[in-house]
Amino acid sequence: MPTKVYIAPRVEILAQSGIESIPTEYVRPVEERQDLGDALEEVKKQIASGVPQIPVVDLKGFDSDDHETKMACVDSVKKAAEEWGVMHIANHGIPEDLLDKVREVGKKFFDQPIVQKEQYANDQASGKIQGYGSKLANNASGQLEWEDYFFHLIYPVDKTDLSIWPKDPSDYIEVTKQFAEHLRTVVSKMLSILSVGLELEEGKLEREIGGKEDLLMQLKINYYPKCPQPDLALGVEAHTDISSLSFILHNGVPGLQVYKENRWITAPCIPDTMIVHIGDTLEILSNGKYKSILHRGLVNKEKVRISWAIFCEPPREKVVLKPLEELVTDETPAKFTPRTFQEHIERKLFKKKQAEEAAAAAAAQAANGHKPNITN
Ligand SMILES: O=C(O)CCC(=O)C(=O)O
Ligand SMILES: [Fe+2]
Repeated sequence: MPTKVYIAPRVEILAQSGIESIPTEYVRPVEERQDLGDALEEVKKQIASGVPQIPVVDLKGFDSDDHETKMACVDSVKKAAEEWGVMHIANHGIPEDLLDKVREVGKKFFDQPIVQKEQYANDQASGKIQGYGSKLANNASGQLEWEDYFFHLIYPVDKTDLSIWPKDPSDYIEVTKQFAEHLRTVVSKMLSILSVGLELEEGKLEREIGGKEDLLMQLKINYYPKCPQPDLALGVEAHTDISSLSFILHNGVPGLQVYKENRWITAPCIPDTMIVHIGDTLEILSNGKYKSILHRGLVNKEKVRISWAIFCEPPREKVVLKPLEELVTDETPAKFTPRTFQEHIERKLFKKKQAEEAAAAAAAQAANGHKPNITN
């Protein structure tokens, strides 16, 4: 008997097939369609409508010898982290030509024929999460996202597995290593600024999440093909990042949306900046002062979008995440129970599964002509 080979559905294949309507698994339910549309149009509408925009913060002041200049920088980052949980950072210190190379090698990898990329396919079922992949329909609703991706650990160097990094283009590894080194410095700087913003000692947050040795940086290159029905699909469904901090670099095509004050706000592309998210881990440590914001990725009809998301994470088991003692008082009691990063991930997956099962059951009952029984 021939062995059954499982072919993972690559969104790129679907996009290239010339279909005019997307398969039902990619069609988002009506409840998710608020402010959903073609990213290129949404961003134009957004700018015209005058809604508040994700703040832009300048990191340069933090290196100043002048105390006031330094504190002005801290205050702007603190305000953005408290009010938005996301910001564009300017003057981050990573050379622009290195970032261009990061964009170039990622694009070249994805420009290869799919068979070449399949050599790097991950295998989520067997726990091999690094590599080339697409979302599997493993949830109750069977919903899929309009993207393929490449995922791998980039820092610390001794924990990386270069054997699974792309060999083509030939400078992928060198460029990515250099990028990781530079970005690690920015991670420390952001954590210092955010520590000072909480009136803690500069090194506090970084130490709490693993320090130089144990803080991990994972890279996910999101590849969003053109989509014939961007008003029905999502590149990445709504979520908050589990990380401590996430950095996003992109190829100049908009797509990121964040949820604030009951509406989705589409992020414009601002040259020479990167986007930084506060993740769940810092929300917990800061006892909810810094926010981990709900966000999602839109797609569009005309342009392929690529984004490079770098997740900075604490080690899975080594540290217990809980609100820092200094921030817990009678007036501000702890808002989060202690948990390891691994436990946090499991709790979140469990909650998501429960919500999906409830939604699938309600949809099935509605399709059968019954009213969903909400007491169940
Ligand atoms: O592509 C983006 O801008 C967002 C991606 C994202 O949120 C993620 O990968 O967690
Ligand atoms: Fe995210």
